[in-house]
Amino acid sequence: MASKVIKGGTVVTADLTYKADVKIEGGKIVEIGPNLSGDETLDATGCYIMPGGIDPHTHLEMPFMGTYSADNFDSGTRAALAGGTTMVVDFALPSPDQSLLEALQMWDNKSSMAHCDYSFHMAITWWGEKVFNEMETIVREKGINTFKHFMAYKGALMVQDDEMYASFKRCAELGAMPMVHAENGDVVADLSAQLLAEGNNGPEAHAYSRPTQVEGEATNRAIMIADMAGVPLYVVHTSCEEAHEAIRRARQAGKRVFGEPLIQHLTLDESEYSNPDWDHAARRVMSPPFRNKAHQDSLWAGLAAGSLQVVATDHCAFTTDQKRFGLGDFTKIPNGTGGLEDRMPMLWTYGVNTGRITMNEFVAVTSTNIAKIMNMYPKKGAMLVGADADLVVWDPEKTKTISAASQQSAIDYNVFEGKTVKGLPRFTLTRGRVALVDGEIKPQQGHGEFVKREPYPAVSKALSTWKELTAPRKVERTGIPATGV
Ligand SMILES: NC(=O)NCCC(=O)O
Ligand SMILES: [Zn+2]
Ligand SMILES: [Zn+2]
Repeated sequence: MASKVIKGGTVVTADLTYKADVKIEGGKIVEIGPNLSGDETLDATGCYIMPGGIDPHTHLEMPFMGTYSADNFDSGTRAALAGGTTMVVDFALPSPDQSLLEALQMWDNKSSMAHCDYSFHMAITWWGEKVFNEMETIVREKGINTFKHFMAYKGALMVQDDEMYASFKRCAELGAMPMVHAENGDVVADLSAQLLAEGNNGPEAHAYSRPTQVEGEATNRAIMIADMAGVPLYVVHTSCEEAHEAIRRARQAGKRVFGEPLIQHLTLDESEYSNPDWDHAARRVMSPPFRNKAHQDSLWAGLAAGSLQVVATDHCAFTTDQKRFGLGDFTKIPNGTGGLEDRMPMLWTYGVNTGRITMNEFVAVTSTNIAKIMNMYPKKGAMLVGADADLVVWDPEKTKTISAASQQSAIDYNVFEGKTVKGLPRFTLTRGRVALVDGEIKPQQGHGEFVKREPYPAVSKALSTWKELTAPRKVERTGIPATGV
């Protein structure tokens, strides 16, 4: 079997930085140390050798708001590799009343084009006995251990509290973890109707309809419901201090809650919606919307402090033509933005280069923490012998100006257009295969494999043990007063 050695670089992991070569054979890391040799050499002089990025939140070719997100598993995973991301976790989304297994089959079909490895979360978009039963098959046979619940998108994907509680309890039984899109969908629907009635129909009204309180309230509600059900909880796209505060408070109280800021919320702010160009503002419509600088500071602080653990993209890209479905009515603008190609360079530029986070924290929040939280460590997210050789050789001196003209994504713009990044991949390797050399992508459709993720034995056991210990118990009394006369 032919081997490769990445030579002359500095290994950077979530907790260590040291000079070493990395040898790869059969798609795995087989040796890490000084003076290694192999059949092929990749020069990492001046570079950092890191676990490849994992994006835990993408929507590729997703049916949503009357259309499909424009990037599929071909363009989406090419974009990932171009930016140093070597794995994506996408959401299988059953339509109302659709079987979970049927939805999964649809996502299996779409993902056969993937250039890098991938896994799925399953969304709970409705509730019933069939869903309850199929969840077991999804976890025990299909290797999916995370279930997403939308608390917003009323009349479409939104689930009610009783459904969420039932589903969370089912997750507890199965050793799975629920995830939430935390926004109060009832309030959003009401505010949207009010704004439209007042003639506020532009893209900026999307942001007005989703103030930070709707996210803070829903985050706190989901945390409390998860605590009552005895499950850990993963909160997607945490965008504001109110939501971060709820997560921080829960973690300080010993609850197993994880928060996921997006690169968009960390680096772009609400002033984008005041742009006089309708297309500019509409292209940035996503939920939750971009916030102000104070909220951005809170998210950055959370990453450094460990109260937020992960940086994702929620990559859900729509073309300008698709965004124009909402001309005259902001509620019809498909929600979502891209970011797969830019997450790692943007986070390095605005996080590591500014001193907001360290290189090791960069690896933690883009890869290792995600692999651990999603229960696929150390196959993924690890610089260890035996781990998959999903690696990025990162050149901290390499720069480029982000432009839609040169991106892999299929859409006609980029929300980071014009931003100059410093820190880019020299090589990206997916299970040992070199998929990017100095900005040039070497695609191989179908190379990507599905990564099975087992239930969470440790966290589930801890939470169910505690639940059992603290369960309400009937008090057995001896001196019961006689009833009646
Ligand atoms: N975030 C967003 O606006 N679109 C993607 C779907 C979701 O995650 O809510
Ligand atoms: Zn969402
Ligand atoms: Zn999403």
